[in-house]
Amino acid sequence: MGSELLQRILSWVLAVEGIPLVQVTCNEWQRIQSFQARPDDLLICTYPKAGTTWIQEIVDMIQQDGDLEKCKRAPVHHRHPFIEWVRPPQPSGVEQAEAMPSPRTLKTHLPVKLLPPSFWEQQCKFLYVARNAKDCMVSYYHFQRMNKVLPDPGPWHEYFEMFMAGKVGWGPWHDHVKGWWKVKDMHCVLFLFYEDMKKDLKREIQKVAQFLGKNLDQELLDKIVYHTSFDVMKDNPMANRSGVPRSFMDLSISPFMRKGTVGDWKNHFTVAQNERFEEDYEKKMAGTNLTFCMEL
Ligand SMILES: Nc1ncnc2c1ncn2[C@@H]1O[C@H](COP(=O)(O)O)[C@@H](OP(=O)(O)O)[C@H]1O
Ligand SMILES: O=[N+]([O-])c1ccc(OS(=O)(=O)O)cc1
Repeated sequence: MGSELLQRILSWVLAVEGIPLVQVTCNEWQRIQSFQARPDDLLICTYPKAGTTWIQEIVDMIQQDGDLEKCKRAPVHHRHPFIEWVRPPQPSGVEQAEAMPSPRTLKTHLPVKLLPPSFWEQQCKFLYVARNAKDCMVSYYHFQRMNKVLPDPGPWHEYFEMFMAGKVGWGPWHDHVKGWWKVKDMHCVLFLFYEDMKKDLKREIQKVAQFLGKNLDQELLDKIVYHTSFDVMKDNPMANRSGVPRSFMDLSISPFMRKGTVGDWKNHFTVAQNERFEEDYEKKMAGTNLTFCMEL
């Protein structure tokens, strides 16, 4: 292994149970673990790049009864505290959540095994969005290219190896989706797929509304479908990260709202990489009935 690659892996710090997390998050780990959830919290849970921003905008539109002005009160990544996020001197995700009146909607990328226990104890609602591994990998690669606080992903072929080995932030994709899939019937979890949202956004929004106990009429439903389509969100400064300093995200390298499609992996994976990926995937996903759509 080249020393540069080793350096990139080491810039993630190994946190609890081998899950790489950024160093500042590790430094605050005790505080994050002892986070006090409230029974009426809704927690949006995703593996990075699975469509977090998309589901956040949908949830907010439903909660604000489609009032666009209310949804513009802050950039989407500031509306819902990101519980394991630490970026001094800004208040941490935990601090933001603590200061928030109930009912709260929060966000996390944590795998099941690292979730602060109070979320289970308080029997909160969890909204999980899963996206196929190959598109997550591609999206994550471009995100790390433009995100200046995360390690440089290096060339694609090296990133491909790191992702397969789970040496990326928040750890292996496989364990993440399998973990949340396993708990979904024991807790109050709505488990959605990015690919289903691409196929039939209206139907998936209805599922979310029902989960949140809201009844949407056709007009409101159509409004939310329109407002949360990729093209509209790409032009929405409250969703597209255009207000984020360039020193944090350099959108000229790769936009946050990049492609928003299913199957972009085909433009990145070589035939040999795809074969290796499939072989490894089959082993890691054996024994689960969780299946993903890799193209539409
Ligand atoms: N309304 C929307 N429709 C489809 N994809 C969306 C979307 N909003 C965001 N995305 C995509 O979701 C990914 C970001 O995920 P997250 O919010 O979890 O970081 C990006 O994927 P791509 O990089 O494949 O385009 C982004 O384009
Ligand atoms: O994957 N990350 O490292 C990551 C994901 C989301 C994130 O939050 S965002 O709102 O800045 O996209 C920051 C870092």
